[in-house]
Amino acid sequence: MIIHKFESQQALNEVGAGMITALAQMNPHAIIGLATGGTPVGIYEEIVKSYQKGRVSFRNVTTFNLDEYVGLPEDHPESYHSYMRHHLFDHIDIQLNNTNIPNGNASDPSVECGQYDALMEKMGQVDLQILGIGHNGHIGFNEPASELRSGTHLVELKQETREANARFFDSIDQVPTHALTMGVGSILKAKSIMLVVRGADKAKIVKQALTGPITTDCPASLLQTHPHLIVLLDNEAGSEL
Ligand SMILES: O=P(O)(O)OC[C@H]1O[C@](O)(CO)[C@@H](O)[C@@H]1O
Repeated sequence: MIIHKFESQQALNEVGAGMITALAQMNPHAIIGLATGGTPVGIYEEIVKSYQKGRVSFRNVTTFNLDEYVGLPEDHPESYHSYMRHHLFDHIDIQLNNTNIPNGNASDPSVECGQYDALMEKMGQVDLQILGIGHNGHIGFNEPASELRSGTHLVELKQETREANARFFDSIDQVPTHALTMGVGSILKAKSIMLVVRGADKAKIVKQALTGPITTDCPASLLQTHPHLIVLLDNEAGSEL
């Protein structure tokens, strides 16, 4: 694993965005795994800047998002469909039919999850998967549990995850209780993984995930098994390493 620590958010954003734009420059048909939440926003902003300067095109890039809430209309401002359009897709030349996000309103979630996995399988290996981490060690919406699922599946969100994400909603009651998420197996299949973590409040879980025991109680600890893991931390998130 390669760990980079950054003094400033700007430096972290530029390096993170640089890795993604370099991939699209080297391989215009790259497959990129995308994350949501607060963590990648600054990276997406830098990607948009590079695109606007004419340095990179995403015209033939394919994307797969990690997860989506169940039951939020696709155009709800806090759905991950809206998030991706707002922060990235509406500002670059990616073709929307090359972007993939689980459908959290599917009438049969298990059929939807199976189709998502089948499409990932058909398209081939994700070249670079971007990841954040929850305070409890979740990746995607794979919550700590006695066992983890490999493929895309329906999850019940932990109360702590709903509380953490309540900052994006008017109240916690509005945070969905369930989500569809890629499984840990799908995440680990990516050729490379870029884990991004910011803030002192995540220093402890970063240390546990990257140096503690590999356990389903901390899903991010399974990242230690990946041969190409790049970790981008601000100084605060990396303070215990
Ligand atoms: O970046 P945030 O908002 O701290 O969230 C961390 C992680 O939690 C999720 O938002 C899911 O709760 C992930 O998508 C994200 O990687």
